[in-house]
Amino acid sequence: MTDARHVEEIGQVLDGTQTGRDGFVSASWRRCVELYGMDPMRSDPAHIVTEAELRDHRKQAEWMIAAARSGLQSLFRQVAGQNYVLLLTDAQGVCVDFFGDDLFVEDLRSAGLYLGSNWSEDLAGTCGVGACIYTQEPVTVHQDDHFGNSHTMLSCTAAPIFDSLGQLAAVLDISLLRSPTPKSSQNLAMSLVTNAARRVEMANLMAESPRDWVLRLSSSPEFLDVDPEAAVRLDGAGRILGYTRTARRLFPSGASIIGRRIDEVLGLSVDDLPDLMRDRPTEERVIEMRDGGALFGHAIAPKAPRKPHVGLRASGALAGLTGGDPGMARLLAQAERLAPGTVPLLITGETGTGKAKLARAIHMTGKAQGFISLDCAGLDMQHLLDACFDLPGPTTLLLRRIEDLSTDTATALSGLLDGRPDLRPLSTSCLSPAELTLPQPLFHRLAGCTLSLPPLRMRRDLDWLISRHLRRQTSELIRLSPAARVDLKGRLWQGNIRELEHVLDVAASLCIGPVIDLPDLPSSIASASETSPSLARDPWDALEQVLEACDWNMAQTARRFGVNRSTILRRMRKAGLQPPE
Ligand SMILES: Nc1ncnc2c1ncn2[C@@H]1O[C@H](COP(=O)(O)OP(=O)(O)OP(=O)(O)O)[C@@H](O)[C@H]1O
Repeated sequence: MTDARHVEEIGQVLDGTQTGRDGFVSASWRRCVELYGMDPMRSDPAHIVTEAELRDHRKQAEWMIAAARSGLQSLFRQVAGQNYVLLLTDAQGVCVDFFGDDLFVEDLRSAGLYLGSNWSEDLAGTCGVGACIYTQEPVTVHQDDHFGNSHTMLSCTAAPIFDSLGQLAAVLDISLLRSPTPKSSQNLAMSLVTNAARRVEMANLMAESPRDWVLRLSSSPEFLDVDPEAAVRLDGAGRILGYTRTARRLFPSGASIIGRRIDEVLGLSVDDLPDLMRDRPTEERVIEMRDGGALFGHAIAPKAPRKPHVGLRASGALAGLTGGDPGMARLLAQAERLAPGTVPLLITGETGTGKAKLARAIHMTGKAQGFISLDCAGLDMQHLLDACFDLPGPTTLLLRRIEDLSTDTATALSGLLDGRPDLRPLSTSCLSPAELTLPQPLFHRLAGCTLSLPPLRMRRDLDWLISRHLRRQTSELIRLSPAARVDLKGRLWQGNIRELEHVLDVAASLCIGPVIDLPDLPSSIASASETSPSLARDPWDALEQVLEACDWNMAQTARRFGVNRSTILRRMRKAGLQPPE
């Protein structure tokens, strides 16, 4: 288009004529004339800030330049040889980082495509960076979309980059000095620049938050771990501390999302995050959205403090395994100290107490890269050897129910562990070490240290486990009636957490409305008189622990044992037990 036609078209747009320009371009032309008093006939030189000003702008944008650098480098490699130039500007439009072909440096500099050039709309007129700052959306300003005559050869495609609090922090622009006439020739540039901006936001969010949870989200399981679409940063209570622009779209528009709880939008809470860590297959890490949709999630645990942890509280994946039971807290703190080493661990506990879950959390906290899980029942020698062939490096070998190992496979396992220091065995068993009848040499190769999980009836965080499971399984907010809660608290839970989960799942399916009541609960499988083998020895051995788990509430303890209060009082006297002062 000739200069005269360009000026004529701007005049038409100012008169309110639709000339087929994109709406944001026409609006920007109007601002240029009416707000900034610009004249499209004037060929102003590029606006370059002074060296001292550039130093200031770069200093302010230091963190963004660092976060964006490798993304810009890889984007520049993708367009190398095609005469594109990449600019990173700050939120004021000043170019603070630049990638271009050395051959054209002089041309680029005189076109303003260089360090220090100021592309804000009120100085440069309608341009990619200026329009992007104004609209806060990705835009292409192609050739005579530009307001000033001096820029009508350029094609500029720009995408905004937001900080983790949702403020515009920078603009990533990809420009061509000379481009083909159709604007659609820049569609690929648009897709490259928006993807690069999304990755810069992601890198920035990750770098900010080593002590917080990060939940990454993707609509496709294949890209979840390699190139997620969105991410949020969460504190220990599940409140949002930061987010990427795409994650903002998950929330209803309007109010700020900083400080809001993640369970307001997604069907999960912070307690569910350990289940979304990388050790689980991607397809299983599904998160339900409150609007009925679903996404795949990848949770990254807060990094443990660098100094060895001496307190009682575990962190990261291990911390998510208890809601404050003191025995579990002690066990998890031990597990956290043992996790980074190579000592083989034996995890014991009744069925369903979470042995496999604890093993996976130890693996996540440790240093091994690979993770293999094998069920020992029916495991033959060849399968064992095949599974451990060709591993990526140090690997955790989870052997579930080690008591079911056949003699032949037990022998092969000893040999395998001797020859393979890269394998760290974590074994689980429902039997105590004294009850295990493994060959001695194998026992000592597996049980460097034993961690014993308490049965559910001895845990003091039953309420937490219940709420956590209900929140995870159901999209609505389902509650328990007081009577149903009392009933659940009085059960013996021979199947432990697995049984609890099944009971809650049945109750949630049967209840009508948001409250689970007594009739919705499936009846208890066990009473004290028909207990599991480990309990059958003498259920009263556990009296003190059950009392503690029930906060010395006689009525609740009586319900757990399926007896009346006076029996509990008699048994307490016999065992010399006194409630704490
Ligand atoms: N600390 C926990 N918090 C919440 N859920 C848990 C916890 N531990 C276990 N679970 C859940 O309880 C169920 C049983 O856990 P897991 O398979 O780890 O038990 P297990 O002791 O290995 O069982 P088994 O010996 O029968 O194989 C799983 O659904 C698991 O997600």
